[in-house]
Amino acid sequence: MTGTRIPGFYNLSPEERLDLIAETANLTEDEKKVLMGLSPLSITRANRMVENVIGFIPIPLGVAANFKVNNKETFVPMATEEPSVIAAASHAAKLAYETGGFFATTTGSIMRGQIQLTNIQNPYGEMARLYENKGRILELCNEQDPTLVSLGGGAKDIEVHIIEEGESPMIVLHLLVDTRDAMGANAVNTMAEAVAPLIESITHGRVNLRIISNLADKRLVRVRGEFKRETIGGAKVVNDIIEAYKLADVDPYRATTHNKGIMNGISAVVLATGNDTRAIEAGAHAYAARSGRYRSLTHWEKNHEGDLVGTMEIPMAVGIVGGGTKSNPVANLALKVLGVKTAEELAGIIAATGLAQNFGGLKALATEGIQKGHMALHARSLALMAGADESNIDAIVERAVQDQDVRYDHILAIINSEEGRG
Ligand SMILES: CC(C)(COP(=O)([O-])OP(=O)([O-])OC[C@H]1O[C@@H](n2cnc3c(N)ncnc32)[C@H](O)[C@@H]1OP(=O)([O-])[O-])[C@@H](O)C(=O)NCCC(=O)NCCSC(=O)C[C@@](C)(O)CC(=O)[O-]
Ligand SMILES: NC(=O)C1=CN([C@@H]2O[C@H](COP(=O)(O)OP(=O)(O)OC[C@H]3O[C@@H](n4cnc5c(N)ncnc54)[C@H](OP(=O)(O)O)[C@@H]3O)[C@@H](O)[C@H]2O)C=CC1
Repeated sequence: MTGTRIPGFYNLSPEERLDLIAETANLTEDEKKVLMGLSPLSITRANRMVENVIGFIPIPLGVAANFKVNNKETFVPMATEEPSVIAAASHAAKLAYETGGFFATTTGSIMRGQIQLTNIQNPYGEMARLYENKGRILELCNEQDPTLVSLGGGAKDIEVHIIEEGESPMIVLHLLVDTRDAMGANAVNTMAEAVAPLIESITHGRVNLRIISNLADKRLVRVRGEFKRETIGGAKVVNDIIEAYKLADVDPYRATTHNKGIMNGISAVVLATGNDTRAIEAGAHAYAARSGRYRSLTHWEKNHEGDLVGTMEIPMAVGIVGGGTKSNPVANLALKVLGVKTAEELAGIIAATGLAQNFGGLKALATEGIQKGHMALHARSLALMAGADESNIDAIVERAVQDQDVRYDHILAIINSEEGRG
């Protein structure tokens, strides 16, 4: 397999890049056509995926280079409309590559299904009854999904939460379900709905909601990446990145932007692999606020050698089966490019991309500022918006960057000038 550390990968043409990825991931000519949009998702298939279909909104699919996660080199497919995101991830991965890349561990694939019980008189007595009947509850849940059980997954345990805030007490029964390589919402919701009548018969309560929780705190991924002081610009850069992180850890205004930067990477891989971006985003932000204050999802520290160490712990409920992962042919191919065999492996790569993205943003902020790198790449979008085409776009962007004026009206002025008209 070709390594992912390819200097100047971004200077190749899209066709050359695709050839290289195809060779690495053993993609067929037909599969390459799917990625190039020559054999896209059919309207008939799209109409079966969601409702009231009238068309598509294409989002560019790029691959980040230079990634190594748990000693395995991998190109990372990223679907995003935002310029500079894929460049920043590749840049950060290049700098982390020297120290061995990223290292990720996961806590398993347990999801929570919530069953809300109201009309509760004696919550502690009802809680005891539920625990007494745990075996029956789990058995009925597992009857709903023999496939999952045959794969070693299924309902494993229950937790009973008493909620005494408000006018009358409530009970929320949590089903703890191992969803293996699936994100698991359908599997968990099916179990929660099927078991509700049994729960009502065990207690004197009335079941109301039956739904998965997206706060996947039993499905965490932890990732680490280290950056050598001398490769990232010296001790001052290390210190300034740590200072920037400290602000994100105490100030929700900054934490929101900081975490948005992390999600630039995470959501792009989640979308590329046909996973549920909303589920991951809701889980991430709730986890960032778990202490009662919204904080940075990452930590940045200095090690004994004065190098920068980044870590992150985040819920990552993604699948490699189910949802849109298999029904969307591009997502299917993104998974093939990643070469992942389990959802946990995918979770590790996604988290590494989020950590890399955060480093990319922080490094730019702590040094030259975000506009230089980001706006130089954003200039291409602005030029397209202002009416540039393939014949003049490169020259127009170069001129705007040279002028250090990457604004729409300036780019429009270049296009309307003699130079822009060629
Ligand atoms: C853009 C760079 C990477 C330039 O950075 P640079 O130092 O000028 O780049 P370079 O030309 O020296 O190249 C270094 C490496 O970057 C990659 N690279 C370089 N250029 C490209 C390109 N065109 N396409 C693809 N990859 C590119 C590539 O990997 C290359 O090395 P190679 O592998 O070739 O040896 C840097 O300025 C950067 O990372 N900036 C940050 C950009 C960013 O974070 N964008 C996200 C959008 S802003 C945002 O939403 C988040 C934020 C920032 O607000 C979050 C927060 O506040 O925390
Ligand atoms: N709050 C939320 O986040 C909600 C999300 N959703 C949506 O639910 C979808 C995800 O649900 P999910 O349950 O993952 O998807 P699916 O129901 O599509 O797939 C899961 C099923 O795949 C089968 N399967 C085959 N191989 C495996 C394997 N190796 N590991 C695990 N399961 C396997 C299992 O059984 P079997 O073959 O019997 O099906 C399993 O139940 C997403 O589209 C999401 O957007 C829906 C509602 C709410």
